[in-house]
Amino acid sequence: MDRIETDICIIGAGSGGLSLAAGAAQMGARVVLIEAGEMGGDCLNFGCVPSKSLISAAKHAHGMRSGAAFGVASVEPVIDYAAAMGHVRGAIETIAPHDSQERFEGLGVTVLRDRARFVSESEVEAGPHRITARRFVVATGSRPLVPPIDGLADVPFLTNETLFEQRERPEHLIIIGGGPIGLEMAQAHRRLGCRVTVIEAMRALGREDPELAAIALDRLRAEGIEILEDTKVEKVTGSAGDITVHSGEAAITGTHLLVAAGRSPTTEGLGLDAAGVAFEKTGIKVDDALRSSNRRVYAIGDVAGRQQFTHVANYHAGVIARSILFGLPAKASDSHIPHATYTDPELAQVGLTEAEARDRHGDALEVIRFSYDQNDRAIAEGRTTGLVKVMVHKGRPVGAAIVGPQAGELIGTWAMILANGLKMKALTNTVLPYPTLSEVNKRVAGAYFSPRLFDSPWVKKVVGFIQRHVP
Ligand SMILES: Cc1cc2nc3c(=O)[nH]c(=O)nc-3n(C[C@H](O)[C@H](O)[C@H](O)COP(=O)(O)OP(=O)(O)OC[C@H]3O[C@@H](n4cnc5c(N)ncnc54)[C@H](O)[C@@H]3O)c2cc1C
Ligand SMILES: NC(=O)c1ccc[n+]([C@@H]2O[C@H](COP(=O)([O-])OP(=O)(O)OC[C@H]3O[C@@H](n4cnc5c(N)ncnc54)[C@H](O)[C@@H]3O)[C@@H](O)[C@H]2O)c1
Repeated sequence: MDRIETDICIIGAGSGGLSLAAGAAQMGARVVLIEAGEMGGDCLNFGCVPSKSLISAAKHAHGMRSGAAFGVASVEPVIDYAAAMGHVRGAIETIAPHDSQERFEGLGVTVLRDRARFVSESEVEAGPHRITARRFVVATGSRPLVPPIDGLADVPFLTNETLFEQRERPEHLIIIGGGPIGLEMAQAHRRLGCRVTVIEAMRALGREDPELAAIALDRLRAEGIEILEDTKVEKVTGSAGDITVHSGEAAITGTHLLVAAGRSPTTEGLGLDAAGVAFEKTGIKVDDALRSSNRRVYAIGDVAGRQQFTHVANYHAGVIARSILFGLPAKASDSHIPHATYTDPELAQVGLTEAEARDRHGDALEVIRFSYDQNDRAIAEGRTTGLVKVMVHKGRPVGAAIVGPQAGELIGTWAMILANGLKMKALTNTVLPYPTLSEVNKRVAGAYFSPRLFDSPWVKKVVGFIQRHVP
């Protein structure tokens, strides 16, 4: 067995592992990075990149169907599903060099393409290698959670790991799960000409603000997606091309089945017990510094059992880099982390939801809303379905939520305000180009200050005094 001694040994070359490896190697640490599957992990190969690429293909199809309002005849597009998936593959291949073994070796990282497992509290084995390191970082991500549904194992079903290999367009796609994966893929497939039924055990988009989620769900239903809520799939029967899902008395038959029922952290086969690393169903147990029960071992990204997003995995990498490389204290916080769901309209959120903010601040909370239908750019583009909602406590935003076009881009402003503890004033001080959608954010600040300025007897008195007495 070949022995390697290093400063940092990272297991998993996905979003989190790659960020840390690149940063640490370039700052002079010896880094071993171990990957059992594809470099780039879920985000590049089976997650963000393919899903957003397919959404983009579907947007073109939708645009062709909806030109009439602009004087451009609406036409039913001819869809080549395999070619749409070709675009997906092309996007992955364009980004892949950035995450590749060659690039990381060029940065000085030792990349091992093997499955890793701990054999003791301070050693990892990967293929023919035994690695000892000052610090280990588990960045093994998550896998699709396949619920224990009667009969599911006996029928062919898709997950995010196989969906993007499909080349034949599903006639009728049934999706178990109305979370972000389920609904992003539901809309993409509907727009690409499939019949789509989503079956959700509880509330679709259940983690989003219900007022905003309802606006998105209305649009999805209006596009012809059937979304059944409070409907738990209990049994699946059939065979390829003819699959029936059962819930109580109800039965729905389709040609393909996509399971998008949540994620399961990848802790299996890692030898965590041998390493003395405690874990549970939701992931490796870590403290705020992302350190596990074994002080040599950190966990970041999806496997750390917190929010499961690429930008969170990257953020985690930055937090532990500070402590591993410089010995400085660093804690991961969730309170300023945004997320977005790329349906049309998009949904985005940062900080407290309205319900959480009301719990925390009671009557001292102000909730300010601004609708896209009062934004000139949204009107010019005929994209007026949307709402910004900001929770403000004593002049300081504590949460923001947006549904509407570009919500994922627009939430960035509020993410910056929350991350830096800025006040609403920061927005009124800012001049934005006209006409842009980003003015919706500034208009929220306007809506916050307007009553203070326009309904205040004091302001009226001061202005009146100056007009009468100052030459
Ligand atoms: C369909 C879909 C769409 C998504 N869209 C978005 C989005 O739009 N925006 C967003 O922010 N997030 C999105 N996500 C979530 C995002 O993909 C994950 O949060 C992110 O990839 C997590 O990064 P990670 O580094 O924790 O793990 P991963 O990127 O999953 O990487 C983990 C790596 O570890 C490797 N590995 C596992 N076990 C071992 C082992 N024992 N030895 C060696 N290697 C191992 C795996 O092969 C994998 O490559 C999406 C996810 C899915 C499924
Ligand atoms: N835009 C993005 O950033 C993005 C996109 C996709 C995924 N992701 C990440 O991936 C994670 C996983 O996404 P997801 O959509 O798979 O998970 P999710 O946990 O958000 O949603 C899964 C849904 O499936 C439902 N469900 C479970 N079992 C069921 C059953 N038997 N019958 C009917 N419904 C059932 C659950 O009630 C839940 O609402 C997200 O939470 C997010 O962190 C992010």
